[in-house]
Amino acid sequence: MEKAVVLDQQAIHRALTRIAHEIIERNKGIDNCVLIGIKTRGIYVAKRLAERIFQIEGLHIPVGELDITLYRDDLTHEMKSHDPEVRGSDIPVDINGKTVILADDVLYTGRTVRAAMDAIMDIGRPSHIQMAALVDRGHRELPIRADYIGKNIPTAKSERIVVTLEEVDEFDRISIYE
Ligand SMILES: O=P(O)(O)OC[C@H]1O[C@H](OP(=O)(O)OP(=O)(O)O)[C@H](O)[C@@H]1O
Ligand SMILES: O=c1cc[nH]c(=O)[nH]1
Repeated sequence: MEKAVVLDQQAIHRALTRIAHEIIERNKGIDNCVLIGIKTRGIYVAKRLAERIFQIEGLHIPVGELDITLYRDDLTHEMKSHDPEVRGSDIPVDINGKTVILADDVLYTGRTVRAAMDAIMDIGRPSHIQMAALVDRGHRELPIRADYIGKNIPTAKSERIVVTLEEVDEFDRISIYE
């Protein structure tokens, strides 16, 4: 059951614009940076951040994709979220020596980000890896944190954050379900 809408379209827009500014500020520009979105909705978070950065700085930041899922489709959702693996990647540039900025919609246990970092390390040796999440709902199971957060939303473990984005779901909204 939907308990509350936590970010509407305008709030999502504002959060992404703020994160774009923070990325530029933290990295003193975006010269050495690559944005990599984590499937599914993280890809659109990354693309939107790249658009905002272009609007702010007039510069193109390369955008790549990681497809993180579980190879064994017979596992339940509960088990799936506990051992994600990388199925595919599309990284358009050499990431050696670069600052890789991972982007996802929700940061929860941190296991997806762990799998993403493993995949990145297999591909090359970035100088830094940073993380941008539209929502941080807490309950980390690994020592992982986001550098850029759209909104911290304290949750119970039994709740679920549902992110809908126009590109996939036809409208922008972030809700909490119980
Ligand atoms: O920090 P974690 O516990 O790993 O959870 C976060 C991940 O969970 C969600 O993906 P989901 O498995 O729902 O797939 P989807 O993005 O394709 O909907 C979300 O998009 C993050 O990628
Ligand atoms: O609440 C959650 C947890 C993981 N991934 C989501 O998209 N929502």
